[in-house]
Amino acid sequence: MSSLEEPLGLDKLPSMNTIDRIQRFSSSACCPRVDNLGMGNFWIEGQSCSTSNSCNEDNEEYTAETFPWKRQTRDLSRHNSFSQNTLAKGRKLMKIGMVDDSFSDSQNNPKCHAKNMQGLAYKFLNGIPKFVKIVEVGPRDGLQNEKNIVPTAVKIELIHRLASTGLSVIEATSFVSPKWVPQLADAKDVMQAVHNLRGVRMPVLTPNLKGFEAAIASGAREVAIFASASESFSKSNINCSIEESLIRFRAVTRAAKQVSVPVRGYVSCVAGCPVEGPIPPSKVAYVAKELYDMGCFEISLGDTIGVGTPGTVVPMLLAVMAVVPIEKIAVHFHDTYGQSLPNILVSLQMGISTVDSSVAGLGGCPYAKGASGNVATEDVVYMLNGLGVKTNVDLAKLMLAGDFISKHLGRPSTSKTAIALNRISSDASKISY
Ligand SMILES: CC(C)(COP(=O)([O-])OP(=O)([O-])OC[C@H]1O[C@@H](n2cnc3c(N)ncnc32)[C@H](O)[C@@H]1OP(=O)([O-])[O-])[C@@H](O)C(=O)NCCC(=O)NCCSC(=O)C[C@@](C)(O)CC(=O)[O-]
Repeated sequence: MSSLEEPLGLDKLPSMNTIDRIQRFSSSACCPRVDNLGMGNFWIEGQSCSTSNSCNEDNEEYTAETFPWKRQTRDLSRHNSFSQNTLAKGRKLMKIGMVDDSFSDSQNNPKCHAKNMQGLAYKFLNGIPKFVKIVEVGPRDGLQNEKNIVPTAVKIELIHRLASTGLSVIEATSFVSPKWVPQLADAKDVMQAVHNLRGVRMPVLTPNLKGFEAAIASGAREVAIFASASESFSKSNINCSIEESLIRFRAVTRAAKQVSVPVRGYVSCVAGCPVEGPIPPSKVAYVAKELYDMGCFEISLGDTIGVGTPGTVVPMLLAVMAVVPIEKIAVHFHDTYGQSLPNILVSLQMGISTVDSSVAGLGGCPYAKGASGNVATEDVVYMLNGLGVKTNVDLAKLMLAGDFISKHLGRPSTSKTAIALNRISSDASKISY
């Protein structure tokens, strides 16, 4: 990664104004209320807690109160995951005035405030896993909604380019009915061309036994089944009720077990449905548990139309985490309302360590009107780099893959990171630091 591609690190404490803002946010977060005004406004009912930020509160209290579900922890005091490069850059930016460093100068009791700051940093970042597995869904979810048929050779080249970035999972295509999704009618050719790529797992979507058998015959070694938490969406997407779909998926998981093929399970419409509106978290949890119980090794929770906010995503995740182990849960956000990154951040804070995303923000579901692209993989990697979370994904190579497919589709990437870094790189010689 070149220095231009690095996000600003967290090696310095933020300014006092920032602390005030965080403390205010923290206080209200500790006094949750039920306020279900719609898909974007749902607060969790729970106990109110102290808003005090006294020096006597220690980090353990913060953790126990705020993240009772947390599995993995990281010791922020060691700064062990922020690269030296990022730290150095942060210091430089401080010097040239891009970061306000007035905090330490303006405090009467610097020791006390430093401890508060550590506590706050711990509170917000401690639950975040050290490593996040990114499941790249661009070649499947990203392309399935494209009106113009993308040539098979371009799909294959895209998968090769994505594989060169270090991504360990790339969803390659779907073995669905070509009448339903004409864009992926070449699933067999794509799979035959890429199934031998080394070091990358390449799951494919299989809605039924017919799809499963075709996938295995083409060389697939991992498949995904996709149920919905919304009855209406299940009908429009796979032409059957939720219960009927679970019967079909049980047949697929049984067949997969016989040939030792791992099966991933999707639940779509986890935050809302284009027809039914808000979906109760209990419904999502029910479908997730069914998929888990039938043998899915991972359950990906899809906000298919991108209506979720952290206010709706947190209660939904809590409901699923009550029935599926957290390490088996993945999140899959579409960015229709620009909520993907905040939703991913709260998911990470809750301990989730698998995130689906799509290069260049490609995507949308043909059977979910108004659904926009998935969260862009470039934006997810940039955020995770900034948080010091490892992904093993090379952002520069990822951007090249994004440029490749965007050029082919004849429109710019929707990744904010790709847009910003491409602009900066093209003007790099004018930047002095
Ligand atoms: C499920 C079906 C097949 C039911 O479709 P159907 O029409 O009810 O199926 P059928 O059993 O009546 O068969 C009709 C025809 O389809 C054929 N057929 C049957 N199965 C297959 C197959 N696997 N592959 C190829 N062909 C198939 C079958 O052989 C027959 O052919 P005909 O005799 O008419 O020539 C159809 O509705 C379908 O393919 N749906 C898939 C739609 C889709 O891919 N949607 C996008 C998925 S994205 C999503 O779900 C959300 C997610 C996962 O991304 C997460 C998120 O974003 O939140």
